Amino acid sequence: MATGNILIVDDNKSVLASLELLLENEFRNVKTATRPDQIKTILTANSIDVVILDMNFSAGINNGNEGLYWLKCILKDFPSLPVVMLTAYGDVELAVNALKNGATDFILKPWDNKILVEKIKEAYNSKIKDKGSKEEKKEKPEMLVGQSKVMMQLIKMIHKVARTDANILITGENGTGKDMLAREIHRLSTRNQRSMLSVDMGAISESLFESELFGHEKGAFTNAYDCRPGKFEAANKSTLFMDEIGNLSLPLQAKLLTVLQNRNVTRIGSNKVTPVDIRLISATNKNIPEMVQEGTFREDLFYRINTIHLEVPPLRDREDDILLFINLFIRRFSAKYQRNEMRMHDQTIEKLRTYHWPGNIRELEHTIEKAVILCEGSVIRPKDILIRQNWKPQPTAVVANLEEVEKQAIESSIRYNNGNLTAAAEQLGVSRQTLYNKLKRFKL
Ligand SMILES: Nc1ncnc2c1ncn2[C@@H]1O[C@H](COP(=O)(O)OP(=O)(O)OP(=O)(O)O)[C@@H](O)[C@H]1O
Repeated sequence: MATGNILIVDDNKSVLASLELLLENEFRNVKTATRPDQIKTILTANSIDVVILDMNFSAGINNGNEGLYWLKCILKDFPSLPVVMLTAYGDVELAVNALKNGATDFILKPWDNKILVEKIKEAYNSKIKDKGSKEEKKEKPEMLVGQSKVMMQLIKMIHKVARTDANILITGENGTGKDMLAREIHRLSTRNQRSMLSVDMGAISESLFESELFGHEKGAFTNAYDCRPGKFEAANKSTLFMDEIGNLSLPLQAKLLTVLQNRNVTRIGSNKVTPVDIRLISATNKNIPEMVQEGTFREDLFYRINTIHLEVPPLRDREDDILLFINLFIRRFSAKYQRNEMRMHDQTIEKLRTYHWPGNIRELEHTIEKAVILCEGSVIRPKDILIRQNWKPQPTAVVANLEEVEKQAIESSIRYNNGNLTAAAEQLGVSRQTLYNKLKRFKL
């Protein structure tokens, strides 16, 4: 089935008509415009995959400058959009100039139909590939391994398993770097030529689960205007990272298990079975064996995703790494906020080193970002660090009464979940409303 939306911009109406006729058999939708000043409006309102842009618009001006001007305008607002230039006056210099300025390709008028279609298809495919890799690359800084013994062992282990196809389950508290570790495993794997695909199982609603993961055909349900591959198909020959796998309901666990067992998917609305070759990495902050005992996680699914189990340690168990993280984040945020030569006062380092870090590396990262923003001089002092320094996990044996135990459990859970009351309520096994009532009663 044809996919892809093409926009052709040329002031010559007969050129537009013949290109439209040629391309509408090959692509889902072909739009045309005679004036380049319409481009931005069209691109903003439509999901265009490739633009075919004429080099010359004003009669009598054939040096291509106008085309180059509009090419730059398009790429400024839509940097990953392929633009194929079209001109009757193309010479090598003009072609090179357009390519240097970011054009994807170049077609000479009069064109050869077959070559033109091929070039536009190539441009479209380059966008689809590029989209995946850019999405994964954006704002994904490199992983700091550190020097703590526990991390060294973990890294040794991932070097051993990365190049196999074994399914991996990564567990660890929130913010310990599970997502980052999954990326590192993919980077070290034989599948690293393709981008890793991630799916947050906690964020997918029951109704969208199948279409997101297995894909759908056009018209398969209301709003299915388009056929779309799911994450499994998109991750073919690569790695699929399923984050928050512990949040899947039992019916969805059953659907997932079927696909993992059969290694093929069927899009909604289709009978065609498509084999998929994926390496699966899953992550959770939940205790899955405990969930299996309670009957909230399927044992057979657990064994399928858990060929190798990696536990990422909490930051408080990586004391040797804290200083390295502090330096990394100071450098990163000083550069981001253009604060030159910022450094930590010794007492600040001590404050950071002795804190319990319930939100782990993410909390440390945010704490340092805030400190860099708030600090007025170039030395970050303890007062710039906004954490509750004197908090330590309390042994429950020393508390006076049941109410006190309850209060401490609530405080600790809210801290553990970085202030997320829904997550805290879930962890405590009470409703959100009950948690609110208790917060009010204990004046927390
Ligand atoms: N080894 C590391 N080097 C550099 N930054 C790290 C490292 N580990 C974690 N971080 C940073 O800490 C933050 C949290 O990391 P990440 O999202 O991987 O944790 P997570 O365990 O997957 O969290 P969650 O359980 O909440 O999904 C990110 O901003 C990440 O960039």
